This record gives sequence, structure tokens and C-alpha cells, in this order.
Amino acid sequence: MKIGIVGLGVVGLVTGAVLADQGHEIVGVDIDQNKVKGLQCNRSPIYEPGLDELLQKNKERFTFTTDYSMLKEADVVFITVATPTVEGKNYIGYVLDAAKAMKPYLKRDTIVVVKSTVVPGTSRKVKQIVEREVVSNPEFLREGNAVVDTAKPDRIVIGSDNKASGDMIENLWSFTKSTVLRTSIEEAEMIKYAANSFLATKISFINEIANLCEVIPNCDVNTIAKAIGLDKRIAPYFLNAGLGYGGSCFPKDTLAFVSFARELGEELKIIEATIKVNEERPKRAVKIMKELLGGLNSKTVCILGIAFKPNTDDTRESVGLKIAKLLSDEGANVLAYDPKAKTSLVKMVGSKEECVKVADGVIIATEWEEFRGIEQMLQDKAVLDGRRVLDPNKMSRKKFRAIGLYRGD
Ligand SMILES: NC(=O)c1ccc[n+]([C@@H]2O[C@H](COP(=O)([O-])OP(=O)(O)OC[C@H]3O[C@@H](n4cnc5c(N)ncnc54)[C@H](O)[C@@H]3O)[C@@H](O)[C@H]2O)c1
Ligand SMILES: O=c1ccn([C@@H]2O[C@H](COP(=O)(O)OP(=O)(O)O[C@H]3O[C@H](CO)[C@@H](O)[C@H](O)[C@H]3O)[C@@H](O)[C@H]2O)c(=O)[nH]1
Repeated sequence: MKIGIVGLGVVGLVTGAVLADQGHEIVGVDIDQNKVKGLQCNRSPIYEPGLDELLQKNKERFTFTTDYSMLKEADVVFITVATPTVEGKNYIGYVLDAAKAMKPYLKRDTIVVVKSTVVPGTSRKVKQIVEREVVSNPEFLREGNAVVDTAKPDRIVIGSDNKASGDMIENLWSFTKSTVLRTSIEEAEMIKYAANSFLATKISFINEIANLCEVIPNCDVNTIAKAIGLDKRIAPYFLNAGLGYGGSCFPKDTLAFVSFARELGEELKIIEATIKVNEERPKRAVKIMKELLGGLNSKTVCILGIAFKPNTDDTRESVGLKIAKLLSDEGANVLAYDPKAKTSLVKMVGSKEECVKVADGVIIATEWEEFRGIEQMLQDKAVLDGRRVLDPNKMSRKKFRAIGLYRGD
């Protein structure tokens, strides 16, 4: 099949690469000329495990351009452009721009698939613009695991008005052998927000339990999470207490969902509380470090991890960066190290050893594998384990704190 992918971020690149690997011919379109030039020279703009290899293997079948007219033979076009939250609301301007730009080149029977995360009603607006069949096929991949999640998702949601168009997209994904749900277009759009909001809520829930564990003798949130997770109705996933959720999706999608609902006269009280709990996490980390160091002014604090999660170089809504900013505001010198992510927002150093050596305090903000087993290196430092990677029994009692672990004696 000939397939167009409009928007070459994580979702567009991975979707294109996985479909190219199935033998389809893919044209990737983006308005970012530098990104397209890099991709044409085999340079991926992101670090995502397995992606480089897949792009390399399928380079004859996945081409890149800024020219929308290259979509003229496409049987299916996926819209995978960014949908940021702007002033609290889901901004669909890029989606509508993409729809307008592609319209003159589409064949009469091209199916346009909205994969970007959009509030209910948006795909129907796309339909009005392109005057073609439109299918909503939201994406559930996780960064750091995107290739595997796309090739083998837990489920595939296909929202369509027209059975034949939905069948065509269902067929396209049949190689995944995943469970398929056929829904209305609006239900498909809504499922994406409900899923992300529920997962974010699980995280804020366990983080509140973690707060309580910190003040109850002999309590460790990890034990509580493990035990409640063994109840099949609760399940063990997404119960890792820590410094809160970051990334390109949960923060923006929860905010957008709340404001979308409010415009319709409904209050999403649980999701509002989820957001509020999450916003407190970086402040709590700074408060703990301040207590450990007896003040922050002129102290040097090392942040280990500025990627919003391990196995990605993405720093969007990174908790590590939020903490760095709050620490600087309190007069601390802040240094950071991350195995993959780069930023100009904080002074970065080349290794964890270099970062720790000069620090009075250390905060582990991302659970990269290389931060495990470093207890010895941290012995004489004030340490906050924000992602529970260290063995508390190997740490000095006085200067060590871990999220969700009682150390108050
Ligand atoms: N990142 C994730 O893990 C993830 C997972 C599931 C769903 N989503 C959703 O998928 C969508 C894309 O996310 P992403 O993280 O891949 O985005 P991204 O910000 O990494 O990339 C989006 C790309 O779209 C391009 N673009 C913007 N306007 C364009 C236009 N008019 N024409 C062509 N290209 C255009 C940008 O230049 C950019 O390269 C969003 O709606 C997001 O919420 C993201
Ligand atoms: O138990 C947990 C699990 C996650 N997190 C944090 O939550 C954030 C998001 O993590 P994760 O969900 O693994 O990564 P994303 O790539 O943001 O993926 C989410 O957002 C995507 C974009 O919508 C969805 O497609 C995915 O299904 C959804 O998991 C990160 O900061 C994690 O540190 C926790 O604090 N505790």
C-alpha cells in the first residue's frame, strides 16, 4: 500500500518505520526542513531504541519530504503532527493546517487517519476540510518502547463512520494480531484521553500513598504497591511512586481534557486532583533536599537524569529540569548528567562521577539503568532517591531519603 505520514515526530517516524517494515511504501512529510534534511541523510532526530535500525533497514521504502504533493498517490494518509496544550487547551491548529495542505493532492478515495491526540470533534473537522473518509486511530505507544508498542500494541482503536474505511485500517494493522476495537470517531478520540488520564491518576494516587509512607514508621510504598498490585483488579503497572509524571503526553493531555470537559459544563474532579498532586512533586523534592542540606543557598546539587523517563532523550515536561529550576531559584548551583538527553537549561556534565564528585547533594530524577548500584559513590553526599533505584540499606541513614520510604527516626 502507499501510505503518507504527516508529522515526523516520535509517532510519525515509528508508525512509518513499522509500516515500511511490513512492505508498504511510505512518504513522510514534515514542515521542519532541518528535520527532513537530516532524515534524508539517514540521521534520526530522536533517540528511540530500535528506530535507527528499522529506518536503515527500510530506507528504500520510507522517504522524507517537505512537499505535500508527494502524497498524491497515497491510499492512506496518517496525521501525526503535534497537538500541544496551549493556554490549557488542546491546540489542533497543526492538524487542521496539515489537512488543508494535503487536500489538493489526495486521491478521491484516500483515507485520512487522525493519529494525533485530539479532543472529540476534531477528526470531524478534518473530514470537513479534506472531504474524504476520515478514521480516528489514536496512538498508545510509550517513548523508549515505541517500536515494540507499535508493532505489538495492547489494543488498536479504530473509530469510523464508514465500515469499509475502518476495515481498511483494521486490515493495515492486522499483522500486529492485537485486539481491535471498532468505535465511533468521537469514542476513539475520547478513549485516548480517558486512557492517559487514568494512567496519570494511578501515578498520582501512589504518590499520595508515598507521602503518607514517609511519615509512618516502618513503611515503604514499594511494599504497599506490590501488595495492592497483586489484586488483579488493580494490576501491578503504573504504581511506581516517584517525583511525578512528565513527558510529552500526560501533563498536556490531562490539562486539555479538564478544560475540554469544563467547556461542556462538566468538572473532571479526579483528574484535576491528579494534576494538582503531580505539580507538587518537584516542590516536595526541593523541600527534602533543603532539609538534608540545611538550606540551599550556595550549595551544589547534582541532578541525575533529565530525560523525562529512561531510554529516551526527550526532556519535554522533565521533572529533573523542573527541580533544577526550583533549586536555582533558591540559590543552589545546579549540575546535571543524563546518559542521552541534552539541554541548555541547566549546566550538563559528561558523566555521573563528574556530577556527583563536586556536589553537596544528589537527586536521582530518572531511573536510568546506570544509576543502579552507585550507592558507594554517593556515601558522603546528601541523597534523594526520587525514583527508588538505590538500596536504602547501603545508604547512610542521616543523609539519605527515598520517595515513599520512612526514614524519620
Ligand atoms: N510522543 C508520544 O509518546 C506520543 C504517544 C501517543 C500519541 N502522541 C500524540 O501524537 C502526536 C504527535 O506526537 P509526537 O510526540 O510524535 O510529536 P512531535 O512534536 O515530536 O512531532 C510532531 C511533528 O509534526 C510536525 N508538524 C507540525 N505541523 C505540521 C504540519 N502542518 N505539517 C507537517 N508536519 C507538521 C513538526 O514539525 C514535528 O516534526 C501528538 O498529538 C501527541 O499527543 C504522542
Ligand atoms: O509507575 C509509573 C509509571 C510512569 N511514571 C512517569 O510517568 C511519565 C510517563 O511515563 P510513560 O507512560 O511510560 O511514558 P510516555 O511515553 O509519556 O507514554 C504515555 O503517554 C503516551 C502519549 O500519549 C501514551 O501513548 C502512552 O500510552 C502513555 O504511557 C514518566 O515521567 C514516568 O516517569 C511514574 O512516575 N510512575
